[in-house]
Amino acid sequence: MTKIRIAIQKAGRLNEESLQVLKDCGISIDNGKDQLKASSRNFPMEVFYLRNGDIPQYLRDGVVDIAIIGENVLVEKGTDIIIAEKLGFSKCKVSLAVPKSVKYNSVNDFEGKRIATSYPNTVLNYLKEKGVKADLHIISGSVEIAPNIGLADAICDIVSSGSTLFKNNLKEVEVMLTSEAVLAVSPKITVERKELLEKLQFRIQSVLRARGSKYVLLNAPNDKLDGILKLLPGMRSPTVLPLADEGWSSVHTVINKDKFWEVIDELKKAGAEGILVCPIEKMVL
Ligand SMILES: Nc1ncnc2c1ncn2[C@@H]1O[C@H](COP(=O)(O)OP(=O)(O)OP(=O)(O)O)[C@@H](O)[C@H]1O
Ligand SMILES: O=P(O)(O)OC[C@H]1O[C@H](OP(=O)(O)OP(=O)(O)O)[C@H](O)[C@@H]1O
Ligand SMILES: [Mg+2]
Repeated sequence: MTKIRIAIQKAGRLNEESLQVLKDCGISIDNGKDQLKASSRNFPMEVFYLRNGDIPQYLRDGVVDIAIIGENVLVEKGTDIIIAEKLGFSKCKVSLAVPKSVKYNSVNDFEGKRIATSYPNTVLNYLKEKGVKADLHIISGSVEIAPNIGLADAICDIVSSGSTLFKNNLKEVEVMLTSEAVLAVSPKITVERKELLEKLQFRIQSVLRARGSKYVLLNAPNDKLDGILKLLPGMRSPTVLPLADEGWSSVHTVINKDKFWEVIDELKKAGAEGILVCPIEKMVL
């Protein structure tokens, strides 16, 4: 039987949430301790646990068909690789930063400067576009310490909350790109495996859609129903059912997670009562 081969980060920031996405897609993986390869019991899939930074090469060579990887790593090492889905976790930026004490004017300030980074291609392409030449000092981790120990004038690294920059007396001055975890596809994927990819993508989309939405139930006095319904979106339109108590209705709908608190406040003002909010497990359109 043909199986789709997926690369997942072995250990690190992407590992847990990548496995959670597969789990939410109903895919069970038989994981032995320290296993580098595992199979699914209920989906034709083999999982390879690899270093994030090595994954673009494996995709390019067709050793794996798909992967969950940081978009920033593809920008750095895998420009020929296709992104099938953005997965909405591990959101971060790749930025240039300088010591807080430095007066920063523009990207031209990097001319002739030494920049420490683990993302040389990203920095070089960014600076080339701006017509700036700098010297790179390539290191594989703890990049933010470089200016403090005299190794570099500036750094380029991942920024999320900004606390690592802050702790090292640095300030972000240029955001080169924004990134999140993505489902990436090998340019060598076969037609048969592409069919499996489509099945997986269908499941992932249902899972992501559900993660972004809440199911809301509320009670409304009938004389206020019109005003309440105007506030509500829904997959098609809200469901309205009569309550046993005459003059009242129960309203069911789906609300975008990000708009949720705003809408709830308005619903209360419009006369809604007994509002229940429930998570949605899957959402198929
Ligand atoms: N602080 C952060 N906040 C959010 N996402 C991050 C953060 N740091 C890294 N990421 C994202 O998670 C990915 C994996 O980061 P992690 O530090 O676990 O591994 P790595 O050192 O880049 O890779 P490798 O698996 O090769 O050791 C990064 O490529 C990036 O996309
Ligand atoms: O803006 P922040 O929220 O502080 O996050 C940014 C930091 O997170 C990552 O390091 P990580 O913790 O993954 O360590 P690593 O260098 O060992 O990969 C990244 O390399 C930055 O140093
Ligand atoms: Mg890291």
